[in-house]
Amino acid sequence: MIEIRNISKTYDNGTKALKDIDIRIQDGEFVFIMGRSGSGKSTLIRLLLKEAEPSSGRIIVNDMDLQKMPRRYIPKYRRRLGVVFQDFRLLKDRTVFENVAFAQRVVGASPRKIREEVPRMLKLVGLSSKYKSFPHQLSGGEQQRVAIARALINRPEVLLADEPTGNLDHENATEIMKLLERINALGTTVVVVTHSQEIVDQMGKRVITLNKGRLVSDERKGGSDRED
Ligand SMILES: Nc1ncnc2c1ncn2[C@@H]1O[C@H](COP(=O)(O)OP(=O)(O)OP(=O)(O)O)[C@@H](O)[C@H]1O
Repeated sequence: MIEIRNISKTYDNGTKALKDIDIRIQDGEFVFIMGRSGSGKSTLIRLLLKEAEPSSGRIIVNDMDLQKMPRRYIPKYRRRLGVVFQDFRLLKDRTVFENVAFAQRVVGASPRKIREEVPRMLKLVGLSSKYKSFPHQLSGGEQQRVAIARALINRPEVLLADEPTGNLDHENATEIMKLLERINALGTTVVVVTHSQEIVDQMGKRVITLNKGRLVSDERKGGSDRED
């Protein structure tokens, strides 16, 4: 579970990016975080990744209080979260296979495990036939699929996606959303930042809306698995 308790974040220059935010996300939920540019969405993601510190409040992820977490534990903590970004952030000089395998090598996975699991993950994201391709040989949608495969290869409990469809056309964006939905159905908690009303409307999930750093609504569009 992710508990964001009374979080405020004021940057050093005085910008109040988040004000008194309370959010609770249960294991296995699919949640959108919506809001206009500058509403604080990326700040929230940075706080969850412990790339920035809140000015006040607490964040607890799976019983770990991020404010009390020893510095040396941060890399290990971050590996429990898969992250994808708008700009894919793939290694340009590595193949699709190598991009995904790299994330496993970093955590010391055996070559055998990599040989087994990378193809399985590429199948899940629908890219089995492209494993030898380089990023520049792929469409934007395909590149985002590689990024998703890489984010998931070490089996994180939570997938954080910051504007994952921001660089994609409508068709590709819809395909990526369907993929995230399938990943969620397999048990991963999925948190998607977007400013696309269209995507949010078409998905029928819980939507948390921020405006100028404040949480202005938290509602489920369709569906019924919300607990509180
Ligand atoms: N490092 C920083 N230092 C100072 N102010 C910042 C910093 N990062 C973000 N801000 C400010 O905090 C506010 C929230 O920014 P944030 O990036 O979280 O918004 P966002 O909703 O993700 O926007 P976008 O959709 O454009 O990415 C904005 O006013 C922004 O200018």
